[in-house]
Amino acid sequence: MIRPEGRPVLTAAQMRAAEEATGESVSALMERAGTAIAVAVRRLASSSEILIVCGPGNNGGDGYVAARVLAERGAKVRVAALGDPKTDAAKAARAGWSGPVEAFADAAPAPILVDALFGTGLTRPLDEPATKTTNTTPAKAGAQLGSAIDSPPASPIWAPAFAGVGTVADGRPPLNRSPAEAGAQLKPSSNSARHPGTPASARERPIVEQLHHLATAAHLTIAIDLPSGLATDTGAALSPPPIFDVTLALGAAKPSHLLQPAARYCGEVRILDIAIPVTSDTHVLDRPDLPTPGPDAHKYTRGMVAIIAGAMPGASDLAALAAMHAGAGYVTLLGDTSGPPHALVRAPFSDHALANDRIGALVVGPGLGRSDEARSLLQSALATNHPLVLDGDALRLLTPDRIAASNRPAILTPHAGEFDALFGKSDADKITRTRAAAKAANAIVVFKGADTVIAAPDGRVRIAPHASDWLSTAGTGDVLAGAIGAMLAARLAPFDAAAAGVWLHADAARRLGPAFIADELALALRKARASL
Ligand SMILES: NC(=O)C1=CN([C@@H]2O[C@H](COP(=O)(O)OP(=O)(O)OC[C@H]3O[C@@H](n4cnc5c(N)ncnc54)[C@H](O)[C@@H]3O)[C@@H](O)[C@H]2O)[C@@H](O)CC1
Ligand SMILES: Nc1ncnc2c1ncn2[C@@H]1O[C@H](COP(=O)(O)OP(=O)(O)O)[C@@H](O)[C@H]1O
Ligand SMILES: [K+]
Repeated sequence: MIRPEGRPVLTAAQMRAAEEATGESVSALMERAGTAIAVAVRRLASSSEILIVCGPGNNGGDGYVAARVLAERGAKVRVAALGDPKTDAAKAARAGWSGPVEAFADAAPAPILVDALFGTGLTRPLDEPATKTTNTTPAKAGAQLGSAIDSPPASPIWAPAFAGVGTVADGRPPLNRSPAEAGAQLKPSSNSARHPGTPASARERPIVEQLHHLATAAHLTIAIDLPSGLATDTGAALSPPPIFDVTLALGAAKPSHLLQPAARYCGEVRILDIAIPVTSDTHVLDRPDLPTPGPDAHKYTRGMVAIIAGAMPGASDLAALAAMHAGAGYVTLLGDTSGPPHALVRAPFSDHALANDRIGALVVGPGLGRSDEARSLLQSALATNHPLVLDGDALRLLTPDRIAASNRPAILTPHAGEFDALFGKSDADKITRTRAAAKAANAIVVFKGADTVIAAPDGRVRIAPHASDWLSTAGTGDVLAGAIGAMLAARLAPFDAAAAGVWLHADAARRLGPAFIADELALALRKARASL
């Protein structure tokens, strides 16, 4: 089980291509995957009873292999299936399992739940027919659901109604919802309502609802490749699954292990090495390798950061504090500000002060405002040659073309509102959008959020694993801009500077626990830096 940091991220198609490029049969790969899953599950499950739920595709095939290997090694394991296997490899894997196969809908819970229903092949919400029609009678609905798994129904689990039950209507995640709460939100009564006189029973449970039921009753939930119900590439929760404790990603991380809302259903993500060579221009953000000052260091070799103060000086103060605690040698705040810390060099704004060629990074935007005065300050910043960190209001006053024309290293740190305003709204996934934005502005783009994506104009991408939801407090973005400024001034390549700043920011947040404020976050960067 490998931690995902620093590892390549592959889409479903890229993973399939990597799989094919090995020249090995699907069965051989499945045998390796299933064995690796069995070893990992055994380690996590100890001696508890394990229930493996298997779907009709190769994800289910992995589940059958894992069940066989676990049983061979003495584990207590049960298998429940959602219909018959459909692929040749999954059929062979099913044939290799000599124990009983329970119907998924009837399966009783076990302390350990292993979800091998669907992986990278899921293309539509669970419990949704392949082709939607209207005015469907319950009998027809059952037939359609059978076709949804491209396999004849193996048991009467398909007969009852399916539509809409157990899904969150607007597709949004149930924020911070425990599996138990998630299960409680489901509405088994809607089945009874559609079938008057029929008591709600396990036999009637649609897929999503039964999965929630089994997860709620389990002590430990483990998803194979992805929790069933998540899209692989976009971060979409097609059918919100239970929140899993652990997700075992096969061969490589996939975008939905990192992108929200999907990522929050995955729990701890661990990669299982199944000896498939994988490469990608997208990676999970990794701990940076930052130098500590040597005996020849002085304040300018550590890096000089200049920050332009504007209408809201608190924001630029936070950026300055962050730059200092991220390790900059000299931080100057240009504008009309006052107060501690004494190590911060506060100076009135002037083009002369800005012309200092020792400035290694110029941070503009935190608290800048959008007045004519703000525009003029921004204009002065663009008239220099300093590498730029553009945040907040600066992003509201510029266009991608103008940033591209500024012709020097630049790092943009938009949150979702600023991103939409600068680059336009789109339904594309966050990785695609950030990559396109970096190209358009010829700059590094740090698209912030609970799933921060960093992209370079050459197509490289880093995705930050989720840090802390407590970052959702005013001023934390200013802290990030300052931290990135410190990295840029230290002469890191702009893409690496952005990545290092995001990492330090996330690590500082994790260290602080709940309900911190941005001032504390800036101070905690010191501990994050010290841990490297
Ligand atoms: N990538 C790799 O290196 C390897 C992948 N393997 C496994 O193969 C999985 C992918 O297998 P598949 O491509 O067969 O895909 P899945 O096992 O994820 O299932 C896809 C099947 O379900 C059907 N389906 C899709 N959406 C549905 C829905 N909403 N309701 C009902 N049925 C639906 C599809 O038509 C297809 O038949 C991976 O996640 C992984 O577990 C391993 O077996 C071998 C190695
Ligand atoms: N739920 C969350 N989980 C993790 N990080 C978050 C979350 N919400 C916000 N963040 C992070 O917190 C920071 C917020 O920045 P921003 O929205 O610019 O705030 P402000 O303008 O108040 O400083 C960003 O670095 C963002 O990635
Ligand atoms: K799964």
